[in-house]
Amino acid sequence: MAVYTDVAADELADFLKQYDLGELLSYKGIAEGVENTNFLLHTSQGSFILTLYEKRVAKNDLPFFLALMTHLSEHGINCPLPVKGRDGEALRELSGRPAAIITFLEGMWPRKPNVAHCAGVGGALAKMHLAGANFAIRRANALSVSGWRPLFDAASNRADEVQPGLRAFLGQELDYLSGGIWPGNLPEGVIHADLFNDNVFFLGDQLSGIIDFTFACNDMLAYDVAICLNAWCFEPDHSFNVTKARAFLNAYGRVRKLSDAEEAALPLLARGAAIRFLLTRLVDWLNVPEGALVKPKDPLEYVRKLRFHQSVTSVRDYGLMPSGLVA
Ligand SMILES: Nc1ncnc2c1ncn2[C@@H]1O[C@H](COP(=O)(O)OP(=O)(O)OP(=O)(O)O)[C@@H](O)[C@H]1O
Ligand SMILES: N[C@@H](CCO)C(=O)O
Repeated sequence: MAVYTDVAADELADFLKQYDLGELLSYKGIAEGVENTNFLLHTSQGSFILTLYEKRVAKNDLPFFLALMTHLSEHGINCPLPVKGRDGEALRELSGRPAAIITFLEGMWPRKPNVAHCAGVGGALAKMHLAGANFAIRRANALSVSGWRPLFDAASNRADEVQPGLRAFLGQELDYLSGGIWPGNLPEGVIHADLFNDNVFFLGDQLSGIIDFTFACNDMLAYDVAICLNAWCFEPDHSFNVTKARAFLNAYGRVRKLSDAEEAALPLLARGAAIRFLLTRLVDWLNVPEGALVKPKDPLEYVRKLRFHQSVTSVRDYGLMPSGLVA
């Protein structure tokens, strides 16, 4: 998160009158993240997170996110729970933005993920996929293939300012991925779609919970696996760490086995996952709102990841033997 929208103390105190959360003791904006505005609240009843939903979040998607957190929590996934006001509603408005309070989750996200963290996230992702199986509400993935072209169009004329040749590179990749090869028949379900290290909390090496469901949607489960491969299994110098990938994929596979078709599609899905984050980062990099407390993320990190996946010929390159056998 970040802080795009400020909230005055008296405005917040008034807002909290709609809840049974006791007295507001203190609050502060959280500078981490890039999508929404988040505040950490301390009240006489404990700590809570207040989120004001910004730019990429459509208001009519919010009931999906809030109901999903409740559903996953009821099915054994440790994630924040929406806090309802006295009127029974969790979703309301503050400072002209849709807003909700969620419970505070203990733990820290790993600044330098290690192999144990990667295994933890693999297991948690698979458990989340199983837990989401009977979730009744559906939300299409607005940032799948058909959502990439508008992002490209919004950023392409300035892309070469970020790296010479980037516009042509992205254009070619987009033509390739949207030219009819994107898989259409892999198992689908509820995916997190943004399970980066800053959205997974640990106490030591033990995973304590997952947060930030603002991109959750229905899509291919293996696409979520590909997003995590990109987010967790590369080093700060952008080299691929096959030991981490193997730990992540093995831990995932012990809970939910990937089918042969899902395994075979991983290189392609990882390319798609790379261009999706490359494009949103590029748009954000070129459009930082004036006065916002936010540190945009580096789009070029994903150029390097995308180039790696372009060179991959088989799932063996990810440390996975065909048919789920571990390399
Ligand atoms: N339920 C929670 N419990 C504890 N801390 C939280 C919780 N929700 C958010 N945070 C803190 O706020 C930060 C930003 O939250 P979050 O990831 O939801 O924001 P975002 O803008 O959607 O970020 P992102 O860029 O990952 O999409 C987290 O990294 C964490 O430090
Ligand atoms: N996790 C995203 C930002 C939030 O969507 C990224 O690292 O680009």
